Amino acid sequence: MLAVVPPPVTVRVPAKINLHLSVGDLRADGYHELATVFQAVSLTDEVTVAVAEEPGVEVYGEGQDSVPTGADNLAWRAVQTLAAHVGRSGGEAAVRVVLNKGIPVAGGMAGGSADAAATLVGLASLWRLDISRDELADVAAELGSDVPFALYGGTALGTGRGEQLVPVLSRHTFHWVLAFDQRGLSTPRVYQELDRLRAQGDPPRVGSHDPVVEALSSGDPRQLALLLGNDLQAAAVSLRPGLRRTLRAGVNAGALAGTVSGSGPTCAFLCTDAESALAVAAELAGAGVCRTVRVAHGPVPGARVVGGDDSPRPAPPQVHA
Ligand SMILES: C[C@@](CO)(OP(=O)(O)O)[C@H](O)COP(=O)(O)OP(=O)(O)OC[C@H]1O[C@@H](n2ccc(N)nc2=O)[C@H](O)[C@@H]1O
Ligand SMILES: Nc1ncnc2c1ncn2[C@@H]1O[C@H](COP(=O)(O)OP(=O)(O)O)[C@@H](O)[C@H]1O
Repeated sequence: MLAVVPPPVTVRVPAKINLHLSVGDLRADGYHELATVFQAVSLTDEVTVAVAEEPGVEVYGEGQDSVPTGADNLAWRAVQTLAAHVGRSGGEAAVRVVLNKGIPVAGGMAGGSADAAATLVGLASLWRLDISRDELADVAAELGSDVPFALYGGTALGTGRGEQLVPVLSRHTFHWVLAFDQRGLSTPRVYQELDRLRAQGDPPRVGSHDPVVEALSSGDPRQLALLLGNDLQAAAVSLRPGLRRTLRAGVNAGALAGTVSGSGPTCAFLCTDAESALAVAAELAGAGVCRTVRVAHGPVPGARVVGGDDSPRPAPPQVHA
């Protein structure tokens, strides 16, 4: 009897911006204790998974030449980790993963993590797994600190190393302009630079995330703009001093405020509305301070099958009071 080969599954997955990122102490396991407010935005990658005789990864789009296609690709690691988790091996786990990237590589927007999350969602559908999103989130956390958030999307508070999530109420849409830099920055390198700066002196730290959570529920971009903050920004700017000019140029172009996203070097500028974001993007594109600009809005949902069930995502597990 001929086996029926399931059709390929395509998953769309968002980038994230860290609206607020407070970095605590370096832990014994090499990670820093974090409290961060993530927002998923409408800048996406598309990931297609298909049963294939020649397993592997193909990469197209943004930064395609700087993404590994072998065992180091996070999407490939997601295939291996999920296959082991559900006990599939050999031909049963043979898939091809095609990445169409819109998220800048090593840009502080968690593109690799997004691809890993999308691969988990795609395989759950391709392999018809009876697996909840919370169980997928446990597998996701093994792959990287930012991977669980890409599954859920929306706006969430991340603690621990960033993988423990609680949803944050944010009913309003915020409008962003994103400035991509010429080259990426390595996340571990930026954390190391922060440790170095802290050993030398005491760079200012962002305060509590509580006011950010309040501003998100009020929906007022002017209130939120005053509160954007990132402890990694000083380290990213120390490694890439040109970012200072980019951050200034966005505000000069009419943004309410700008911040380095995560470990950078992408700068995210909050704007009053969609029209203002387009105007800021046009002016920033001509300022000669970045490789390219995009407009985006958030929050948007996490990884979901294209053309699939549109039902709302379950909320992340409640791990904090
Ligand atoms: C900085 C952030 C902010 O959201 O995002 P990006 O800028 O990378 O997108 C994250 O903390 C990045 O998360 P992610 O990129 O998943 O990192 P991981 O693969 O888990 O870790 C890569 C390395 O970053 C450092 N790391 C990561 C997370 C953390 N809480 N403390 C750390 O010190 C460690 O050196 C670790 O070995
Ligand atoms: N699917 C992937 N997409 C992008 N980068 C990947 C992927 N898999 C592995 N990588 C590696 O991970 C590094 C970090 O990538 P990325 O997740 O885009 O950035 P960031 O951690 O700054 O958000 C890249 O420099 C690349 O070498």
